[in-house]
Amino acid sequence: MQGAAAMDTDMERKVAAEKEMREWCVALPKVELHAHLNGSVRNSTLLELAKQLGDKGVIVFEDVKDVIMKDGRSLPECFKLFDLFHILTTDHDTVTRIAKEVLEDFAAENVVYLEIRTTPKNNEAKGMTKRSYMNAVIKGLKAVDVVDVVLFDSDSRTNDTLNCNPTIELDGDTKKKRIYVRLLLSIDRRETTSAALDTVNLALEMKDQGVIGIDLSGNPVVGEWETYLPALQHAKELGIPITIHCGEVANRKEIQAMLDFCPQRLGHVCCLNDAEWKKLKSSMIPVEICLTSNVMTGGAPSLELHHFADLYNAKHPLSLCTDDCGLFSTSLSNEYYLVAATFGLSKPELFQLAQEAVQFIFADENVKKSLKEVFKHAEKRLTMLSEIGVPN
Ligand SMILES: CC(C)=CCNc1ncnc2c1ncn2[C@@H]1O[C@H](COP(=O)(O)O)[C@@H](O)[C@H]1O
Ligand SMILES: [Zn+2]
Repeated sequence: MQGAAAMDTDMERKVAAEKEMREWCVALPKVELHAHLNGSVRNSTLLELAKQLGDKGVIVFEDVKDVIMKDGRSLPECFKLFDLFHILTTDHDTVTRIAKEVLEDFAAENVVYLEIRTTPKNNEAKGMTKRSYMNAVIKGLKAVDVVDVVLFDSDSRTNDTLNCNPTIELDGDTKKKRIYVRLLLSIDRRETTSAALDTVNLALEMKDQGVIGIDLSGNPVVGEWETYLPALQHAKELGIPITIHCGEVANRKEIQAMLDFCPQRLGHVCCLNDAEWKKLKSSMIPVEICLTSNVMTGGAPSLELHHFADLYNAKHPLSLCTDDCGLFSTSLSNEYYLVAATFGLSKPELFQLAQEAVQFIFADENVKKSLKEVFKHAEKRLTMLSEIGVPN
């Protein structure tokens, strides 16, 4: 009996420790560098949109409901689901709503800098152009009022570091939290060279409206590197920072070409062979790590065997990201928690990991300076919260 009581206490202690760690990960200020807008939609919103389209007879709601609620999907199933998302999100007002909600969700868990990426979409039937799609996204971001949203490099609040708000409120601090947001325009691997070039030119046109970089994404078994290369090269010549989804599948020729291209950041890097791994490490290209996404889509065999550990131990520049927090039912706080629970990182190490991501953002030096202040404030507060003794 005594043994059972001890076990109960052990179990209670474990549950309490997990809860405390999870709360700490939420309180930690975080930088999100790899999040797809339509992959971050709340399930409740998707279901609501599906219901509306079902009522109009555009789709069969019951079929869609099963797909949305299904756990554990293969890579092709995920991309089928994205096609469904695109049917659900084809009008401007819906895009605006989604952008607003996604930003609110990231802000709610103390993301202090967010690079949200999305594929600008043409949809003639709905009167949507890539430009009007992006305008709808920006409208949604600007509509957020629960936090102070800073979207432009020219925003004078960027320099106002004295007023940068701490991200947790321990002592009745009622000031609004602040979040810096920037947009990356994604080139979908299904696109032609000309469509990809349009996206790069749009990024240039919208650079004063929060658009800061280019991403290459989409189904990794579709398309050829040579198709996107002219557009990526054009972006490079224009000085637009680039991040590329790399090595989601073992396409040797493409991985090699991507590493040779030397973008500012790489996402995933799952299926690299020894030589490519060596090349990546010597390149020091920062990597966007998406633990849950990689495990759920088979890019990594398990959390324990995820290549995060290798890169982290090699002190390779990296940042934890969600990829598609709606699709994979995760959050950035959860990704930090998983790193602690799986690889045994301490709170000071998690803090350092979050703080170091500031170096890899695409926004300018002023934003970096402000974010460094945010982390300085947070360090004090988090230390008060749990006496973590964060390293200098
Ligand atoms: C689903 C899956 C295999 C996730 C792994 N990670 C991904 N790999 C490549 N492209 C992606 C991934 N997640 C999202 N995307 C891209 O982002 C789009 C959704 O966001 P948006 O419509 O661009 O706003 C998808 O249609 C796809 O083109
Ligand atoms: Zn991605």
